Amino acid sequence: MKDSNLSPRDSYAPNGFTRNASTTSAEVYNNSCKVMLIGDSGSGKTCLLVRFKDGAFLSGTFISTVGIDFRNKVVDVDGTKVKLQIWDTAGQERFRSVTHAYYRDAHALLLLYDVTNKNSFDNIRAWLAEINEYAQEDVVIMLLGNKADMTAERVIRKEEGEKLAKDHNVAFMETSAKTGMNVDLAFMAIARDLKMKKTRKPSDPAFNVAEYITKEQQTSGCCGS
Ligand SMILES: Nc1nc2c(ncn2[C@@H]2O[C@H](COP(=O)(O)OP(=O)(O)OP(=O)(O)O)[C@@H](O)[C@H]2O)c(=O)[nH]1
Repeated sequence: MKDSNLSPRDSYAPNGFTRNASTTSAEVYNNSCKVMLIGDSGSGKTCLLVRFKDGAFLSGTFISTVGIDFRNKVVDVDGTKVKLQIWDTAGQERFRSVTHAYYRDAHALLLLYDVTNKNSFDNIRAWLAEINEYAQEDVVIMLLGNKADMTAERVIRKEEGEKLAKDHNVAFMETSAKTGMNVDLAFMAIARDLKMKKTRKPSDPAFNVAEYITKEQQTSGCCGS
């Protein structure tokens, strides 16, 4: 947790570590899944979550997340309600052992780097190694090059992000928590993936997140950097 302006979350422990994230009986959704935001400190994980959840941008002084925090959002995928339980992790090294424990039951991992920070991009390989070690084999991984609005400060080209994602066979998009570019698309692709996994008949082709976001971006004519 890091910002006192955030709306109350389901359950939050006083020491800064989240307690059980339980669904009340009134909140029975067809589907629910856990999505984790990971990546270097300062890459924009909290801002991305706040943009998706509240449609706002957290500007001003940067306050690092302590431990781990979560927020829920229910979305509609073609008439099916999907509940995303989104976990915002601390990017700082000293919290790594805490966050590893949460990888295990994650349905999807949104792995962020900051397009204005080369270190955060170079560290993606190490993050992928951690995912390999701690997450489930079939976890959905999406690499996000965040802060794409910062054109003048950019040091990582979009093509570099695309290549890295291709090398590791993961989905890729550039995002901006500031402008909202591709933020909904990233989370909605995860929600759709969950829905497809639950409803897919054996004869149906498998849903592919990477192909879906490429198609959606082409359809909307979105998104240059
Ligand atoms: N211009 C711009 N600034 C951003 C964007 N996303 C985040 N920021 C800024 O980057 C800084 C860090 O953002 P956070 O969301 O707090 O980063 P974090 O990844 O949660 O950091 P930790 O909690 O330390 O892991 C803040 O000052 C934000 O305002 C973005 O898309 N564009």
